Amino acid sequence: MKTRPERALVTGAAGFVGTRLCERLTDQGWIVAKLLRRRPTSASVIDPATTWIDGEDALSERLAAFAPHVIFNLAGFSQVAEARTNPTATFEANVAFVWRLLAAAQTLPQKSVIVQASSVVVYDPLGHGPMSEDEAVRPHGVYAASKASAEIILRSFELPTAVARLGNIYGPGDRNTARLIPHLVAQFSAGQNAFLREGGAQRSYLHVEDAVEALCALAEHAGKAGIHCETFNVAGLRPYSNRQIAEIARDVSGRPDLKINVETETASAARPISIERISKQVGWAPRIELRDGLRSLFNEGVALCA
Ligand SMILES: Cc1cn([C@H]2C[C@H](O)[C@@H](COP(=O)(O)OP(=O)(O)O[C@H]3O[C@H](C)C(=O)[C@H](O)[C@H]3O)O2)c(=O)[nH]c1=O
Repeated sequence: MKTRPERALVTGAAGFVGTRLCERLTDQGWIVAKLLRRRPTSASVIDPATTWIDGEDALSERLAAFAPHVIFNLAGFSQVAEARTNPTATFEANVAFVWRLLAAAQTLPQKSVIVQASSVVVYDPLGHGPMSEDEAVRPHGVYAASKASAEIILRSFELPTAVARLGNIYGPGDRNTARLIPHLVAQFSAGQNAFLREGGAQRSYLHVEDAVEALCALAEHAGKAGIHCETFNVAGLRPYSNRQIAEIARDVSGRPDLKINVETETASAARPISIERISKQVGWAPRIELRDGLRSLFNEGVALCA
C-alpha cells in the first residue's frame, strides 16, 4: 500500500469489472469515487461524497473538487448485441461520454491519468495471425466502432492515457447470462443443457482478477513521465472455441451427462491476442488458468441463475 492514499474515479463502477476494480482499489488504500449511469435502487449504498450519478452534477466541478490521480473509464455499453439494438445510446455512452469526460479532465490543474476500457473487437476478426497493437484497427459493427471511436478521441487529447483492449472477461459477479460463460454456469449449475449459437467462434478469456490487476498496472505505467496515449492488449493466453469453453465448463461442473446444443458450427480462424507489449513494458501477465477460473465459479456456488 502507498503511504499517501491516491484518489481514483471509476466510471461504470456498478458494472461487473467496475465493482471488482473498486473493491481492489479500496483494499489497497485508494480513495475511490464512483460514477454511475443511474441511481441504484437501494438509497443506502449512495455516499454523496464519493458516488456521483452521471447527468446530475457538472462533471468538471466534481472532478476539480475530487482531483483524481487516476480516472478509470469503464462506463458504457459492453455487450455487442445490446449495442447493435441501441446504437444511439451506445454512441452517447461509449463515444460522446468519453469526449465529455476528457474535456472536463483537461481543465484540471493536476492532470489525471486516464485508463480506458476498450476491447479487442476493434481488430478485424477476419484478419490473420495474432492481434497485435501495431495492426490497423478494422472494427466490424456498432459496438466495435464505438470502441474504436473512443480510442481516436483518447489519442486526440493531451492526457497521460493507457488504453486497455480487453478480451472476454469472466469471473464471479458476472450475472449477465447474455454472455457465454455466465450462460454456461447458470445452465450447468441448474442441471440444464447449454446452447451455443456458434460452436466454432474463438475467444481469449481472462479472469476478472487478472483484468483488474492489468488495469491497475496500466494506471501506474501511464503515470510515468512523458507518456501520452499508449494501447495495450489485455487478454488470456490463447483462444478457445465456444464449444471448447462449454466442454471445459461442463467438465468442471461435475455434470458430464448434460448436453451442449450447437446451432451452427462454422470453423472460424483462431486469432490469438498478443500480450507481448503489456508483458514487456508493464510486466503484467495473466495468472489464473481458464480451467481453474471456471472451476472456482462452480465451487464457490456462484448462483448466476438466482
Ligand atoms: C450468451 C451466448 C453466447 N454465445 C456465443 C456468442 C459468441 O460467439 C460467444 C461469446 O459471446 P459473449 O456475448 O459472451 O461475448 P462477446 O460477444 O465476444 O463480447 C464480450 O467480449 C468482447 C471482447 C467485448 O468487448 C464485450 O464487451 C464482451 O461482452 O458465445 C452462444 O453461443 N450462446 C450463448 O448463449
